[in-house]
Amino acid sequence: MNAPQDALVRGEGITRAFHRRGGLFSRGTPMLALRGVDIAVKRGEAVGVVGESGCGKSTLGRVMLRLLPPTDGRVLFEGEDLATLPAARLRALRRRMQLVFQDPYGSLDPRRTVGAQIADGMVIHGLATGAEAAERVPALLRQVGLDPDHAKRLPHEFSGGQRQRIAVARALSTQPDFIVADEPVSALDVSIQAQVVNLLADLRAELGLALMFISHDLHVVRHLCDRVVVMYLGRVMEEGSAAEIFRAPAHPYTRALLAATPSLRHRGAAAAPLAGEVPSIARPPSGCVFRTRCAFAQPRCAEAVPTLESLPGAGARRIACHRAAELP
Ligand SMILES: Nc1ncnc2c1ncn2[C@@H]1O[C@H](COP(=O)(O)OP(=O)(O)OP(=O)(O)O)[C@@H](O)[C@H]1O
Repeated sequence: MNAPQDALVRGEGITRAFHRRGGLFSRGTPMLALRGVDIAVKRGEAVGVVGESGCGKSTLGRVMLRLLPPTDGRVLFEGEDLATLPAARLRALRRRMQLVFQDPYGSLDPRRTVGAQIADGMVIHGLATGAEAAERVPALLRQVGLDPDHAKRLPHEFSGGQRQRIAVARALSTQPDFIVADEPVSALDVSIQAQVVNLLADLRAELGLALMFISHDLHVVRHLCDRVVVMYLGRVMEEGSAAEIFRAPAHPYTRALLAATPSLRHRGAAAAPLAGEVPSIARPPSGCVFRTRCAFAQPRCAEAVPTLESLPGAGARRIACHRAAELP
């Protein structure tokens, strides 16, 4: 059994390649969606993963759940390497790791009752017989703030926010310790996003869940998360406590992301707003991948990849920037 301060789930040096379709006999050029990412989520901790579209957030979430194998690196759950576990042990761990998707429409079967879909996981993972699982459904519906008598309804009889609550109930049904929530509220009306975020916050506190929360919405991340990992083009640019990062963003990319959100703009740190698009992962810049959009880039930034290092005097914060110590 691990000490409580140890990571529940840890990704070490995670690299994930995708192959572009080549000709008939070619697998094409590999594109790296993740490059040497280290990330740890402690028991009961909420870690926010932020960054622009295409930076590898969803890929990282799927690798952490072993829904995608890493091309290089490893994922440890309670210290056990998921790649080398016997199949039976991996099956047993799977019930403890769940995913909540962005799109509650796409992730629910429109033809089956929500009760049946919430019950599935319990039966698949051998936690209950079909009848026992059906009996537990009303309590799960109640736990996510839905009417326990609505188990026999079909997904289309619920609103978008309610459907996302159903997806959360389904994830909770197997009593997980770790949930990856991939943009869980971005498909919902703004007016109901806060309700679903608050539900996740309450459940995390109540059940001691570890949460990897993937989001574009920095406000939500600030509200919900203990720690933040800032990604850019498959690499971690900055990592630290949410309080520290939102108080004083250090990496030029984090500063620019916050500067793009007026209410989070940090008055003390110099930042230039982000211009242009994220480069393609098929042709990443040499050296620091952010340098082509960085207001502080110098020629040396093109030469070597900066490693993620502790920032002197900045607590547990780490940033990957050649100019970390001399930024204005
Ligand atoms: N199955 C796949 N095949 C090929 N390329 C992929 C695949 N999945 C993701 N990618 C590529 O990997 C990169 C990272 O994608 P990913 O979805 O992880 O980013 P993201 O940060 O979650 O973006 P978004 O916020 O838009 O969901 C992108 O360039 C994407 O096109």
